[in-house]
Amino acid sequence: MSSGVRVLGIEGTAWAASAAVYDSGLEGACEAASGSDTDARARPRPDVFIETDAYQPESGGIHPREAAEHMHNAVPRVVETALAHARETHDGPADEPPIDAVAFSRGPGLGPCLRIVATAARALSQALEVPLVGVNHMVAHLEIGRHTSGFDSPVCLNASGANAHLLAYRNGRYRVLGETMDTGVGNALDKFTRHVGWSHPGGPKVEAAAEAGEYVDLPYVVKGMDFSFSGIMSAAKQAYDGVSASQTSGGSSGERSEPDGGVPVEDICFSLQENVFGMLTEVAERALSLTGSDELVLGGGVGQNARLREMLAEMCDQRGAQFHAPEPRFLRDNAGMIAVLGAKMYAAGDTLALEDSRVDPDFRPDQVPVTWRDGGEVTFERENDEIRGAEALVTFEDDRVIKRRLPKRYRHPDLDDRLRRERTTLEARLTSLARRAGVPTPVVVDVDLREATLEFESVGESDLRDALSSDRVRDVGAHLATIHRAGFVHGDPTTRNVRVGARQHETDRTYLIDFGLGYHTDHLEDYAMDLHVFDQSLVGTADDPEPLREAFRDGYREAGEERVLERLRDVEGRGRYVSE
Ligand SMILES: C[C@@H](O)[C@H](NC(=O)OP(=O)(O)OC[C@H]1O[C@@H](n2cnc3c(N)ncnc32)[C@H](O)[C@@H]1O)C(=O)O
Ligand SMILES: [Fe+2]
Repeated sequence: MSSGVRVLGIEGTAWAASAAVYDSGLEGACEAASGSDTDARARPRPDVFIETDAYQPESGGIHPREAAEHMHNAVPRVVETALAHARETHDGPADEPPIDAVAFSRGPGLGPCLRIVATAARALSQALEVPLVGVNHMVAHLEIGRHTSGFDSPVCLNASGANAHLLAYRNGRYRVLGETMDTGVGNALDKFTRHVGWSHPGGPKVEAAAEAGEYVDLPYVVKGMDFSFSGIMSAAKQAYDGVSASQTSGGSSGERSEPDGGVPVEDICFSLQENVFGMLTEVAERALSLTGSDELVLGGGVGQNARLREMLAEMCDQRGAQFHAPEPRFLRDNAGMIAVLGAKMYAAGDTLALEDSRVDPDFRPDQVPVTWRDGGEVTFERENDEIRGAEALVTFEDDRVIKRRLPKRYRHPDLDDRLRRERTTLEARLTSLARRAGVPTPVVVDVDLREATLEFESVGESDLRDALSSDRVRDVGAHLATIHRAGFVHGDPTTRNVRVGARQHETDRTYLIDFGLGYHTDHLEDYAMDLHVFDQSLVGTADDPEPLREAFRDGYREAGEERVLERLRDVEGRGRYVSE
């Protein structure tokens, strides 16, 4: 009956001791079973059998030693169950192994847990004399969504316990377009629930409590396509504790707290969901806009949250993109995703020799050479920015440019109002500050905060992207140095966000526009990121970028600090973002 590839997968990076069997020959049966009615779609796909034994800490979060002990006991059991299933459903000759390969999660995860899983996988592969496949757990979280959606070239949002990032495939790798600057999204929620005294895992409890909550203000931090949870999490804890001005040394976070304690926990849970998932949805939209992709898939345990899925679906709907989230058993940690990706890797000949099968607790998704797919790349081109832009609608009237930040249906209305107002204010302010510091920018003619609308004088004759020259690029370097010295960054300096031309001036000028993602900062890293974004945009636009990149650095050096350029070299060494 089955003529496909059969792979047994083993997962055990942190809490889920899990084994699965994937049979690619049953995929047809699976489509027939899924039909078009929702009931049938809710049924699990018959091509993947999963057996999982979850580790449940008695108190606190995941203890690495206890987790390893759990793996030690549970992995052999779940593997045995999966193997029994493989034998029962095997219809080949009796002397043939019931599977074609053994796949295991090699990382990232807790070292002791990973080693137990790897040992079990090696033993099984030797006993059955079938190849071993080493799978990156994070890539598995996103490939399962591509597999179940059938999308060709989606942007992928991983929302798991220990991670949170956006990835897209290009040039043989999954590129990290944006990620958390501190903890993973699930861990952030779990830390809050620990503080409140709830048992692990906290994510589902936040979701349940949020049902009875109302919105209260909490921090919201998105920087380009990166985001951070530490500020919002400490604010949430303080709100819960009812920390008031008198209890902290001069702090003022107690304005909402009530006399008998803090803000009701339901309200905090509700607002945590609104802000944290709003941040993830916003960066996902930005990634769609940057890549020109109109497909989004979700992965990771936090993806089980209905509010997160609702926001992502709403955002995609509003911009005409397609959204897919796999069924919950494929979102939380599970060996099904390891078996499915394992099968693709096996079919591509991507197997491991025993001596190369060491685990890697810090295995990054962008380290994985993608052997199992070709074509279907995203372009990283900003096509139709005006129409499909992530944030604002831009229209032109005579010598005026009107920019309106549109309401986002996926966001809570209070948060939406606040963000549109804050960003409009900041863009107007930074545009003017840059001007005062000596950088050509458009004059801000009008600010309408209620409508989140800015009116600018139109500047330049064309985008720098269509009129690149060394002199102009050198100017941009000097302009960025000037605003950094003034204590802020542009946030999104691409060749599309620079206008060039003489216009009413006698000499050629280079204007910076679109300060919507800018912010005040004195961090070297932020300045270096600004340079990196522009540098990458040169690489993406110019036929011969090297002389331009040189000129850009020269321009920055003349007006700015050498140590920012040094930090830029560090950033480049990390090899993330859109670099080749
Ligand atoms: C490296 C690996 O071990 C790690 N896996 C992991 O963290 O398990 P995962 O199953 O992907 O995600 C678990 C997280 O998902 C959260 N979670 C589960 N159900 C949730 C829900 N309904 N709402 C919000 N969070 C939820 C849990 O609180 C927990 O933090 C990872 O992928 O980062
Ligand atoms: Fe995970």
